Amino acid sequence: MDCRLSIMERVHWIGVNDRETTLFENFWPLDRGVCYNSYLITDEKVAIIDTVKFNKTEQYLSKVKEVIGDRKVDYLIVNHMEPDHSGSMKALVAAYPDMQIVGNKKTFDFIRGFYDITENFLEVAEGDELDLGYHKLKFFLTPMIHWPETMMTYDQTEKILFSMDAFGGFGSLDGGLFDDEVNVEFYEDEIRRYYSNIVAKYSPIVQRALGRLGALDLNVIAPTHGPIWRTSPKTIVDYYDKWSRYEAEEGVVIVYGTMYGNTAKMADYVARIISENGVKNVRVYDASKTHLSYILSDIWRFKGVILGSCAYNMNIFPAMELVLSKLEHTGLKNRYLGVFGNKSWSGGGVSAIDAFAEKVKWERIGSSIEATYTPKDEEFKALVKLGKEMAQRVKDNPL
Ligand SMILES: Cc1cc2nc3c(=O)[nH]c(=O)nc-3n(C[C@H](O)[C@H](O)[C@H](O)COP(=O)(O)O)c2cc1C
Repeated sequence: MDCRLSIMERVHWIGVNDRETTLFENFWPLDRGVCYNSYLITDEKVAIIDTVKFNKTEQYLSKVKEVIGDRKVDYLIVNHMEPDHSGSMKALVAAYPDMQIVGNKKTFDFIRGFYDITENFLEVAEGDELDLGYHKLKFFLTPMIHWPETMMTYDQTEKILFSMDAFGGFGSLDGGLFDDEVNVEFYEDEIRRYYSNIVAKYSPIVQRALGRLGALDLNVIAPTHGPIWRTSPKTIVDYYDKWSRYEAEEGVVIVYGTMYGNTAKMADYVARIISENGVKNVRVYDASKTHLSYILSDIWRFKGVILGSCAYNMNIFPAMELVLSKLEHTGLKNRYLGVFGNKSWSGGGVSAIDAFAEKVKWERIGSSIEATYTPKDEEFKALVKLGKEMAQRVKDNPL
């Protein structure tokens, strides 16, 4: 969208869509694009909140100009310094050299370090206010959601929370900008994928921040990615609350690593048993094929997880190693875990998943099942037991 869009009379969306970048942070797939939201308030003073990635600077500057004409920008408020939001800062400073840059103590280290900008800093601390005329802004420091300098800006006049990456998601804004203009179900998937891929590790900090922000009267939540929540800000707060408490729905995700299909055969077999036992949400993923991004998102969604691997040079299969290391890193809790795999001599895959289980302390369902060469009756019987027990547990304990 290149059109000018107002959120309210003096508050404008000057964000951009990016459908060219294939991988977010050069790792997470952007099959459905992404948007970088930036906001402009035209009051007695003109303020911009966050900028956009460097690949969109030209389009971005022309949007600013389109809204303010010959006026100057008085303040650039920097909620977050990740380059997808600060990448046009240098160009904005060049266009508006007298503009003051508003951030907290930590923000300025990043600005100096990334962009060699050293002046016109206006430092704010927790609870400080900035008067634009009609709009009275207040700052909340939210370090480690998900960088050290992250903060949020609350417009006390219109009750808008400019929340930077918190409450954001993948997906470009395809015409609709607001929650009431889009199919929220589509964005729920993209927001959960973003949460599980980018924010998840900081879930305890998200919980603390939600506690503090809970006291605010909110008409609008305006994040730096994804839709703007003006009709039901509670929806996005509830998503973040649920995910940061590790709550999950009834369902089972089965992820496996295989070279020659024996482990895959076990995965399909246990999936069928779970399905026969009444669980409708069963997702089976080959870790070599489906990007970790989508696997994480589903594991964040569903209560049951079954992990399988063949042995590979006395270790786990590499694609599964990545799944385990990222899961451990995010600190996800409260899942049921089943383990299976395949070997021909020493093993290595199943024992690596067992070691992972010890660390994450998810509740184990049954014992690990490891076939040799190909799965035989004994392993199929054990998979029936695992499938039945897993189905029962996830049905007994939804959300
Ligand atoms: C490159 C390679 C390395 C392997 N390393 C081991 C190993 O260290 N220990 C073991 O017991 N089996 C090892 N195997 C054998 C496989 O794990 C075994 O054949 C298993 O059944 C393969 O399962 P899959 O059909 O799901 O790929 C290796 C196989 C290959 C091709």
